[in-house]
Amino acid sequence: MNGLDHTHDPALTSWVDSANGHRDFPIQNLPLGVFSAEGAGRRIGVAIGDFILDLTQAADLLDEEWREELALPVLNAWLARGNGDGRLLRHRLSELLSDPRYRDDVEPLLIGQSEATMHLPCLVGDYTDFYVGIHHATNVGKQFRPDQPLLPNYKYVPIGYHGRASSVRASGEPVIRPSGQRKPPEAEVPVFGPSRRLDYELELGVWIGRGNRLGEPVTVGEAGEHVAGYCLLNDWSARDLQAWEYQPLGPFLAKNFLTSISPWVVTAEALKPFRVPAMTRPEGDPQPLDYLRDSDPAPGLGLTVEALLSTAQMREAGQGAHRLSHGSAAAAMYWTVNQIVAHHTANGCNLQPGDLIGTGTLSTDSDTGLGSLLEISRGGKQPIELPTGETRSFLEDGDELILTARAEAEGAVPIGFGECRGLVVG
Ligand SMILES: O=C(O)/C=C/C(=O)CC(=O)CC(=O)O
Ligand SMILES: [Ca+2]
Ligand SMILES: [Mg+2]
Repeated sequence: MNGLDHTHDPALTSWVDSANGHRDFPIQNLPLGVFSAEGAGRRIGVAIGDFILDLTQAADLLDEEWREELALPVLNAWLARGNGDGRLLRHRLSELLSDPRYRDDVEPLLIGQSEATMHLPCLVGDYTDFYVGIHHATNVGKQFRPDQPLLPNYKYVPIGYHGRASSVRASGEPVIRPSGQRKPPEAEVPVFGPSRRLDYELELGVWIGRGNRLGEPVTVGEAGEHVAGYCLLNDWSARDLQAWEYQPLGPFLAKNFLTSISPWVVTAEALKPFRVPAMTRPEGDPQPLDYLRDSDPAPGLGLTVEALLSTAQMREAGQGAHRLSHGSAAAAMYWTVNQIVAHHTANGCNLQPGDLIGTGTLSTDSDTGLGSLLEISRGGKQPIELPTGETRSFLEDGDELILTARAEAEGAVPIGFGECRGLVVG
C-alpha cells in the first residue's frame, strides 16, 4: 500500500520482548508521549511494549538537529518540524529497537510504563470539537429537536465549536461532577446544582503538527501533512446543562469542565497501513463543495473504537469492565479528517502545532456502536442493565469510563492507542 516502508513490515520484531504481540505498542506503532518517573521532570518518550524509551537519555543516538526539540517537556516544537522529520525519527527508533546491536546501549534507557506517569503530550493552545458522526448527530438531534434532527447545513458544512483548551487533561484525571443550571421539564425556572445527566462522548482527537499562517488556508490535499497523529478523546458532557444552555450559541459549561485524552500520540505514519475509504455518502446527498473534495482514495481510519464502564460495585465484585459500545470509526464519520482541517482553515484561521481537534462522537448506525449514554439509554428513557444487576442511564459517582481504539488490517500487525480513563467523583 501507498507510503509503507520497512517500519511497517509485519515481520519486524523488537529485542524488547514485551513489544512482540503487544496489544497496543508493538514496534510498528512507536507513539510519542510525555512522561515522568523516578522523581524527575517531564520528558519525551516513545512507547515500546510495556516500556518507554526516554528520548532525552537517548539523545546521543539520535540526529543532533533534533536535540533541542526533543529535550522539551512537551511535543509542540517537535511536531512543528512536520511529518518529514517525524518519519525520520520513526525510522531511527525502529532501527534502535529492532537491531540487537543497539540493545546494550538502549536497554538501560527503558522505563517500565507501570513506573511512569503520563502527561498531556502538548501544551494545547486551542481545542476544537467537530460533529462528524452523522449517526450521533441524528440520534442526538432527535432528542433535542424531534421536528428536525439533522439541520439542513449538516451535509454541506462540517459543524464544530471552539472548546476549552485549559481543561483538556490526560487519561486518569478525576471527573468532578459539574454543577450548573438545568431546567426540569415541568419547572418554570431553572435550578442550580450537580448535573444529573453526566455523560461521556467517544471521540478521536487529532494532533496538529505543522501549523499554517493566519490568512493562509490549508487545502484538503495538504491537510495530511499538518496532522501529526491521533489520540482517544472523551468529551465529558452534562446533558441537563447542555439542553438548557445550548441555544443559541452551542455547547458551553456543559462540556468545558473537562476533556480527557489518551496520552500517546499515535502518528499518522503508524496508521498508514490502516487507511480505508471514506464513508459512502447516501444516495441523494450533495457532493462536497470544491474546497472540501478529498481526492485521497483512503482518507478514513480503519479503527475499532470502544467504550467500557466499570462501576464501584463491579470492582468490589472483582468483575472486569462492561463494554458499552464498539464500532468502526470510518463507519461513523461523514467528514474526513482532511476535510475538517481544510474547513477549519478555509477562512484563514491558523492552526498551531499542538492544537487539538476532536472528531465528534463516533456512533455507528448499529445499536452496539453508540458513542454516548444519551444515545444508549435513549435520552435516559431506557436504562441499561449491567452484569451486577445495576442500571444506568447516565454516569454515577464511582463509575469509571474507559475508551480504547485498535487498528487492524490484513497483512499488518495490529496497533492500539492505550487507554483514556476517567473516574467520576461527586
Ligand atoms: O446540539 C446538538 O445537536 C449537539 C451538540 C453536541 O453534543 C456537540 C458535540 O460535542 C458534538 C459531538 O461530539 O459530536
Ligand atoms: Ca463532542
Ligand atoms: Mg469537553
